[in-house]
Amino acid sequence: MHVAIIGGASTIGSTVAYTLAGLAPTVDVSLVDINEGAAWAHAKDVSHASYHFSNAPGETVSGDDIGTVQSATPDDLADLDPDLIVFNAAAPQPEDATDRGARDAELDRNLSIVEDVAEDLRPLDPTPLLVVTNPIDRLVYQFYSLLEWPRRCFLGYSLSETARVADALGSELGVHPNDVYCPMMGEHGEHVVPILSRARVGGDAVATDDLDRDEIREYVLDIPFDIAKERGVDETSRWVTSAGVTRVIRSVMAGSTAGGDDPRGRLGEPFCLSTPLDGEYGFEDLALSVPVDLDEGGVDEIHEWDLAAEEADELAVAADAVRTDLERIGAKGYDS
Ligand SMILES: NC(=O)C1=CN([C@@H]2O[C@H](COP(=O)(O)OP(=O)(O)OC[C@H]3O[C@@H](n4cnc5c(N)ncnc54)[C@H](O)[C@@H]3O)[C@@H](O)[C@H]2O)C=CC1
Ligand SMILES: O=C([O-])CC(=O)C(=O)O
Repeated sequence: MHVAIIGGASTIGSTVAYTLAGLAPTVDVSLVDINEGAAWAHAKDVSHASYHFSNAPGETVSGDDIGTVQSATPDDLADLDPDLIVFNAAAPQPEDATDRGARDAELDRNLSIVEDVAEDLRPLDPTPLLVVTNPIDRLVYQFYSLLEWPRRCFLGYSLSETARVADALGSELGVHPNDVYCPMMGEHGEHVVPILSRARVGGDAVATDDLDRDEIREYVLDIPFDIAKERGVDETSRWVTSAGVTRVIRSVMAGSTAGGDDPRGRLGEPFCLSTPLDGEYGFEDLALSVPVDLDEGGVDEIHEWDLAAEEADELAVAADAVRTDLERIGAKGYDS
């Protein structure tokens, strides 16, 4: 598989490349960035890191099976012919962008980059595109509108919330967070919707009556910004994000390989990504995080779960928030 990371010299993009070199060493990676020097430097450094990954005790992938790590410019995209694209390019963040409004504030700054990159991508055949740049739900829909590829190509990365809610629930329930499953639907932002009705520990349903839904959501919403306040805006949640993006890429690979690993991973449950909706959950002309299965074309299936009443209500509020912004920017289908 060949993954092109647009914004590959970024904090997140370069960390995704490093994580892939360790956990998915057969993947070829192209770091595509307007900052050619930084993309080249990250590609060299990560390819040297790959030497140690592949020669550590227990490793079996060697020689020609090891993926390449190279740098490229946006003009090279058509020739690269990637199997999957990660979009991580962004305008620089102001130094004080460490509060919960920071994702929304990126919309106007990043729209023109999306337009430029959509032009760069236009010559390509439809390819799965995983949008990491904020605010993901609006930008996923904007890419979908501009490129007019099948909607199954469009994915928005919101999986860090699943690790954060597992942290909160694990503490609450006295279990290891890595054994907790709690899907997170809705917006990647203020209107995230914890689906506590489907929470599981080790495969067993969780009794949720005693859980404080608002407190859990507040933790999930605050923690990335508590981290950014300590580390600075240049160091967003790079570790969880790169691990989650790598998990999505590995799920696409597994879902594309007959008889291969379970694309849902150890817990065997679907996870949620943002994707354009066309009637699912009663919404259309917008993107929200919903439970998906993945294959080489992107979304293989969107699961339509029966939600608890408060979860369905919160999802409608999330849809309203995204719709309001799409109207404001005059996205396709919202032209006045
Ligand atoms: N969805 C999620 O869970 C997360 C999303 N993010 C978002 O990811 C985005 C990137 O964050 P960082 O990695 O900190 O960014 P960064 O500021 O480190 O890097 C942005 C990169 O984009 C490049 N770039 C700008 N315009 C470009 C273009 N037209 N073509 C190619 N490259 C271009 C720049 O040269 C730079 O290397 C932000 O929007 C951030 O909010 C960050 C963490 C988690
Ligand atoms: O807002 C940010 O900088 C990072 C982000 O989306 C996350 O970590 O969930």
